[in-house]
Amino acid sequence: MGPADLLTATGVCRSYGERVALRAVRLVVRRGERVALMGPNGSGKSTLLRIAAGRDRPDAGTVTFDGAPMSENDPRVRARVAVVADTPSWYPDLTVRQHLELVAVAHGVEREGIDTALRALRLHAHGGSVPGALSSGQLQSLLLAAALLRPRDLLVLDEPEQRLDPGARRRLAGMVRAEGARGTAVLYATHHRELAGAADRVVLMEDGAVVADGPADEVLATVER
Ligand SMILES: Nc1ncnc2c1ncn2[C@@H]1O[C@H](COP(=O)(O)OP(=O)(O)OP(=O)(O)O)[C@@H](O)[C@H]1O
Repeated sequence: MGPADLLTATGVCRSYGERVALRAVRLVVRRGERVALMGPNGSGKSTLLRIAAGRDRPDAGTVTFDGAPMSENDPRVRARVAVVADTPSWYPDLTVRQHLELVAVAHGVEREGIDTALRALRLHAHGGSVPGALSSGQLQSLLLAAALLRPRDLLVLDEPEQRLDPGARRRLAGMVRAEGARGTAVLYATHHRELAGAADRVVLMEDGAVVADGPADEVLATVER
């Protein structure tokens, strides 16, 4: 492991019963690096992201975050790894702003950041709305706003473009680039080429294995439109 490596996964295997989801996967994410995972449905992207975020354990192989074993029980990991998973959840009786206030208090960040996050995700007119009154795209934006409000060295996103309209998807690509510029590494699964184009590297998965890993433009040139 080099000093620039933030997350390393080596020989990672994971099966669900008879079904093999990951076959000896190797993945390295460096500090401030943006890495997009692409590949067909069922190729193992979500499984790898859960393991990379410490939310699931591999059957074999190792995952380290900043030199120590990756575990969501590690307070250092919880403080420095922000995750937007594909199983969203929220409090039905709290407003958009109250959700972000909870996140700000839990992570000890200034509440001034809440308005910035609301504006960045175009939620400023919905601060007083409860989740039940939001569209599915606005709910996804709330989860992204919560992730962008808190401190982070690594941002893990599972198909963050889900339910977003084209304008919101474009802004999301800009946010991914901005994360890299501020030194936050981003590891994200996407089916969207435009969003994958915001990465430094694209890792292509097929049937639980990494079949390509290289500069985004080079790997994307091999991917069917
Ligand atoms: N909880 C689970 N129980 C059983 N099998 C699972 C479970 N989660 C994933 N799998 C299987 O593991 C394999 C990899 O799934 P995974 O969700 O990681 O793929 P993916 O690349 O994220 O797919 P998608 O693009 O559809 O989100 C698939 O064959 C899937 O059916």
